[in-house]
Amino acid sequence: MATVHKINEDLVKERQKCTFNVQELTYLLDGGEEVTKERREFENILRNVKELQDEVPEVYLSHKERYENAVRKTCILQNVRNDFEKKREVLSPRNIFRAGYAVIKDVSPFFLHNGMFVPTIIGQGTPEQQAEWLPKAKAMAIIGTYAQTELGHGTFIRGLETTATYDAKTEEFILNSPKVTSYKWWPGGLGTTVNHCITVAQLYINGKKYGIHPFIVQIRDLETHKPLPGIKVGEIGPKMGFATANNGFLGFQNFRIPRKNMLMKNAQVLKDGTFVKGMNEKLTYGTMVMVRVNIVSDSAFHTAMAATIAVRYAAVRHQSQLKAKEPEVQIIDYLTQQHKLFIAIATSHAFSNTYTWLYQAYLKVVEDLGKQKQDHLPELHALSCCLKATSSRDAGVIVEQCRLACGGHGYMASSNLPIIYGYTTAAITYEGEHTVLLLQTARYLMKAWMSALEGKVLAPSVAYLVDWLKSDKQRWQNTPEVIVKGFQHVAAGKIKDAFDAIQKHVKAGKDYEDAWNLASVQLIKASEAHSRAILCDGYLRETVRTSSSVSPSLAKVLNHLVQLYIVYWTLETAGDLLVYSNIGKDDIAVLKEKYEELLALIRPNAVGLVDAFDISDEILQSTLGSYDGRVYERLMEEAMKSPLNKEPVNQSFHKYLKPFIKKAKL
Ligand SMILES: CC/C=C\C/C=C\C/C=C\C/C=C\C/C=C\C/C=C\CC/C=C/C(=O)SCCNC(=O)CCNC(=O)[C@H](O)C(C)(C)COP(=O)(O)OP(=O)(O)OC[C@H]1O[C@@H](n2cnc3c(N)ncnc32)[C@H](O)[C@@H]1OP(=O)(O)O
Ligand SMILES: Cc1cc2nc3c(=O)[nH]c(=O)nc-3n(C[C@H](O)[C@H](O)[C@H](O)COP(=O)(O)OP(=O)(O)OC[C@H]3O[C@@H](n4cnc5c(N)ncnc54)[C@H](O)[C@@H]3O)c2cc1C
Repeated sequence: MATVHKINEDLVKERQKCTFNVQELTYLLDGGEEVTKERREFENILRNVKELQDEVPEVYLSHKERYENAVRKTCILQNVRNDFEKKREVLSPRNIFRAGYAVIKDVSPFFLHNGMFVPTIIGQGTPEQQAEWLPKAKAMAIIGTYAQTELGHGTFIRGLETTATYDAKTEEFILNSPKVTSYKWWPGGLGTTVNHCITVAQLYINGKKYGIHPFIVQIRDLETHKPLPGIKVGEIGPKMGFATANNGFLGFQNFRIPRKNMLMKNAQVLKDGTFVKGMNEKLTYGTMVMVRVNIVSDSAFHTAMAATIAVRYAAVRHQSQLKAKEPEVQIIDYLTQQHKLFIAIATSHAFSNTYTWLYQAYLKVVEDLGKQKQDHLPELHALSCCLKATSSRDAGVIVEQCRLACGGHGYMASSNLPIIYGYTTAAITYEGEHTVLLLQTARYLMKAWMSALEGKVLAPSVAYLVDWLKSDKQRWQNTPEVIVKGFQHVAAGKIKDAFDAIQKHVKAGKDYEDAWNLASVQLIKASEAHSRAILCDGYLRETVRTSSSVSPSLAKVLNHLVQLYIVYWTLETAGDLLVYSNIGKDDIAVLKEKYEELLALIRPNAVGLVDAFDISDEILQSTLGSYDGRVYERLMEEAMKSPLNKEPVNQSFHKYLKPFIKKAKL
C-alpha cells in the first residue's frame, strides 16, 4: 500500500486562505463537471496500472532504452484507453493529451498519429478514402505520421522537392527523393515506429507540375516492420527536447503507390491523368490550421503545469528575511516572485479562453467548407497563425520564468521544468515558424487596412481598424475595456505604419516584395500588437460572459486575473501605448499601483488557483510541485535513484582516479 504523507504545513495554510471553491473553477476550466469526472476516472485507472510505473527514472535510460520504454507504455496506454472507451463515451482529445503526460513523461512516439495522421485522413480524404483508412487508423491497425518537412524546406512548402509522378498506364504515382535536401526530416514517430505516413509531395502529370498534395503511403511491412523496397527511413538523433518523439527521415526511390492513395477531398487526379482543381488550393494546408488552433490549448496547459510547480514551490520554500529578527519568509511573499508567477496563472486562463472561441471559429469554417463556402477561411488562417505564434512564444517565456523562479532546484531534471520547456520551445518552431506565421497574419492585416481605407466592412477580428479611422480620440480611462481599446489603437497604429513603410519603399522604386522585406520588422510588430489586442479582448469578453454563470466569489477571482493580465501587458507595452493611444504618464503611474494591488488580491488565492488546474502528481512529475509539498524529501528520494548512488565506490575510482592521484606530484 502506498504511504500517505502529511501535507506541508505552509500549503495547508495556503489552502485555508483560498476565497473561492477550487472544484468550481476546475469544472469551468475543463468545460464542465462531466469532463472533469471523465478525466479523473481515466487518470485514476492509469495510476493503478503497475506496468506504467517506471522502476528507473527515464532520464537515466539510454536514448534507445528510453524510446523502447515509451513505445511499451504508449501501447499500454492505448489499450487502457480502448477498454475505457468500450464502456463509455470516447475520451475528449484534451483529456487524452493530459493523461499522456502521466505515462510517457516526454513526447509520445504516437503523437503524430493522433495529432496529424488521423486528422489529415478526415480533413483531406474523400468519403471512400476515409472508409478505407479511418477504421484501421483509429484502431491503430496502421500507425502513421505527417511527413511534410524536408531537409531543405520546412517553411516554404511550395518548394518541397519530393516528387509524385503519375503513371496513367498503371494508375500509380511514383514517389522519388531526387536530392539529399528532398529527404523528409522531422516527422514524429517516423524514425522506427510508424508503418504509414501522409507524404506531402509535388505532383507531376505528363511532365507538368501541379503543386503539393498529400499522399497516404505505407512505408514498412505490416508483419516484419522492415522498410519496403524503395524506402530509406531512420531516426534523426537526439534533440534539445522531444526525446521520445522518435522524429525521423524518409527518402523514396521509384516507390509506387496506387492512384487512390492521393488524398482527393480537394484536388483530384482522374484515371487518365486529368487533374481536377479543388475549390481552393490552400485547403491542402488544412491540418496545419487545425494543429495551430490546438497549440493555443497546449500552450495553456504547459503554462498551467509550470505555474503549478512554481507556485506550490514558492509557498513551501523559505529563503531570506524581510525583516531582521523575523523568520525567513515564504518566497511567494516577495512581490518580485508574485510578479513572476501570477502572470503565469493569468496567461494560462487567457489561452484557455482564447482556445474556446478559436476552436468554435475553426469548427464553423469546417462546417462552411462542407457547404462550399470559404468566406471566413482567410480570417481563421490569420487568427490561427498569430495566436499560435504568440501563445507558444509566451508559453516558452513563462515556463522559463517559472524555472528561474525556482532558483537552483528549477534546474533539476526532477523539477520537470526542463522537459516542459523543451516541449514549449519546440512549439515556437513547429507547425509554422514564429516569424513566418506572424508575417502570414501581417499579409491579412495589410489587406484589411486597405479595405478599411476604402470604407469596406471588415471581418470582426479587424473591425477595430474602421473604428480607429473614424475616431481615435477616445478619452483614456484606466478600465479594462478602455485599455483593450488602447491595445487596438496600438495595433491599428502599427498596421498603418507598416503599410505606409511599404508604400514609401514602393514609391521610391522598390518592387512590392522588396518593400515587404524592408518593412518586415514593422510587419511582425504589427502582427504581435494585433495578437495581443485579440488575446486581451477575447479574454475579457469570455470572463464577463462566464462571470454571470459562476458563484460571486469565483467571479471576483476571475476578474482579478483578467485585470492582472491586461494591466501587466499595459505596463510591458507602455511605450507603445504612449505613442499610439491617449494614455498619459499619470495613468501609467496609477496602473503600476493597480498592478501591485492586484498581486496582493491574488496572493491568498495563488495556491487555490493552481490547485484548480487539477494536474495530478503523476502528470506533473515534479519534485517541486507535488500536491503535498514534500519538496526536500522528494528531491532527496529522486537523487537516491541515481545509478551513481547505487555503489559506495564507483569503478572509475580504481581505474582512473586512484592512479591519477598517486601520480600527482605535490
Ligand atoms: C488547459 C489546457 C488543457 C489541455 C491542452 C490540451 C489539448 C489539446 C488537444 C489536443 C492536442 C493534440 C495534439 C496536438 C497536435 C498535433 C501535434 C503537434 C505538433 C507536432 C509536431 C509538428 C508537426 C509539424 O511541424 S508539421 C509541418 C508544419 N509545417 C508548417 O507549418 C509549414 C509552414 N508553412 C506554411 O504553412 C506555408 O508555406 C506558408 C508560410 C503559409 C506559405 O504558403 P504559400 O507559399 O503557399 O502561401 P503564400 O504565403 O504565398 O500565401 C498565398 C495565400 O494563401 C493564404 N494561405 C496560406 N496558408 C493558408 C492556410 N493554411 N489556409 C488558408 N489560406 C492560407 C495566404 O494567406 C495568402 O493569401 P493572400 O494571397 O490572400 O494574401
Ligand atoms: C520538435 C519538432 C517536431 C517537428 N515535427 C514535424 C512533423 O511531425 N512533421 C513535419 O512535417 N515537420 C515537423 N517539424 C518541422 C517544422 O514544421 C519546421 O521545422 C518548421 O515549420 C520551420 O521550418 P524550417 O525548419 O524550415 O525553418 P526555416 O524556415 O529554415 O527557418 C529558419 C529561419 O529563417 C526564417 N525565415 C524563413 N522563411 C522566412 C520568410 N519567408 N520570411 C522571414 N523569415 C523567414 C525563420 O523566421 C527562421 O528564423 C518539426 C520540427 C520540430 C522542431
